[in-house]
Amino acid sequence: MFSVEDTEKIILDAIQPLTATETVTLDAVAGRILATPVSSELDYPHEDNSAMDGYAARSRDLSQATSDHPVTLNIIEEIPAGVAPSHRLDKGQAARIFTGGMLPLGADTIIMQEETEREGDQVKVFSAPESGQFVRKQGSFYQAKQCLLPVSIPIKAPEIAILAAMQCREVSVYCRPRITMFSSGNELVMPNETLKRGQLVDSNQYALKELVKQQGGVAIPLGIIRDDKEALKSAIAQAISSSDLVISTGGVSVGDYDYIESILTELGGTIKINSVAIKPGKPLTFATFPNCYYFGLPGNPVSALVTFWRFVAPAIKKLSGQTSNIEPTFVTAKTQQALKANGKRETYLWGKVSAIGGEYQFHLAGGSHSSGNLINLAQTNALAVIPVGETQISAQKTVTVMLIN
Ligand SMILES: Nc1nc2c(c(=O)[nH]1)N[C@H]1C(S)=C(S)[C@@H](COP(=O)(O)OP(=O)(O)OC[C@H]3O[C@@H](n4cnc5c(N)ncnc54)[C@H](O)[C@@H]3O)O[C@H]1N2
Ligand code: MOO
Ligand SMILES: [Mg+2]
Repeated sequence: MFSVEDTEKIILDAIQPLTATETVTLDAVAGRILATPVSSELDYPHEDNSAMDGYAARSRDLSQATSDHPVTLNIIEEIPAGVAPSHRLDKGQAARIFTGGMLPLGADTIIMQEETEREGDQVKVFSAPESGQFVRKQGSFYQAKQCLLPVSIPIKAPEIAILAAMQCREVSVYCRPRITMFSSGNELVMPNETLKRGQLVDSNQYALKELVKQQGGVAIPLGIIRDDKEALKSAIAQAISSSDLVISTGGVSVGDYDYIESILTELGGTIKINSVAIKPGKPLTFATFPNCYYFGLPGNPVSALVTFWRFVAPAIKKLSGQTSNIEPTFVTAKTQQALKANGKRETYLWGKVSAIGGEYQFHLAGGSHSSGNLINLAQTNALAVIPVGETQISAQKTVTVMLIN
């Protein structure tokens, strides 16, 4: 049995990022991973412009301005945002300007409207501004041709705004990994089927489809496969030949119908992991094929989710070409309830973490923490981690907490 730490390392060491790339437009770039660094031909700001509504002026004309002895300037034009100025400021002149308006030649400072008094075509200024005050200088935020966005980062709303602002209308991204998933089990039915005695609805596949999409993978759900070795074998053979990664749930423990590991071996896979000191999730199975990776997650609904969050999500990130922020995020929190574990496996207990008064607090979900109980997972956002060797963390003590969404 491998420790959680060793398991994470074995999995991440085995995963080689996909190298295929494609070009996508701005509208389709959300959630994708950049395959080449992006730069722009534009400076940002594109020109010197004003950060305030007020007046553009020459600071040297105003060096003697005080509240008792204001300096009066002649207004020669008005410059709203989007309109290029048509005059150069000479001695004693100002231009009415609005936020985002381009600085006229000759101007080197902006005086806020609130600090002036307007009289017809003139404006009184009551203090001496510094040169450069409220001026957003051309290229001061970004200089053309420098690296704008580095390779291997996920594109989210801020990056989309940056690409749009800098007219990078098409970018090269890594192709999304194709991730096939299925549930194994004779007891499983679809949510719309009438339940016979002893049957259970396949909930795992619904959760996994969503989680795979959240990680940027293309989810290819195969549905439910019976615990029939030949049926399973042909489904798995087909899945590994047509996807980058396969995720199944169920059939990885020691029961008579738990066929996954033997099938993976028969199909030529290398079993890297088949047992982990984690609760829930002990029989997690991970295998590699020449062009595909395989995660056999335990069938219990919480075990499937916990092992996905802990091991599969980082693997998908690495496979997708991401190079940083791959591992889950852990924070230290004060637990509001006592947490119990058996001390033998690293134990993950689900609940809710919130930031209160400058510290994280962890609230354990009420009800059973059985790996068969998915009901009290609702509205949770964190897993408290109790290390091997510890059987209890008292209320108000600190605990490491893994964020799950
Ligand atoms: N003798 C032992 N028995 C078990 C051990 C063990 O070490 N020795 N390990 C237990 C642990 S821990 C886990 S976790 C489970 C893992 O079981 P499998 O991965 O083999 O999964 P199944 O046997 O197929 O099912 C287990 C459980 O989960 C339900 N299930 C399965 N698939 C789904 C699904 N798609 N949606 C919802 N629920 C599902 C299934 O009905 C079973 O109740 O093994 C323990 N046993
Ligand atoms: O390790 Mo299992 O996932 O507890 O039921
Ligand atoms: Mg089983």
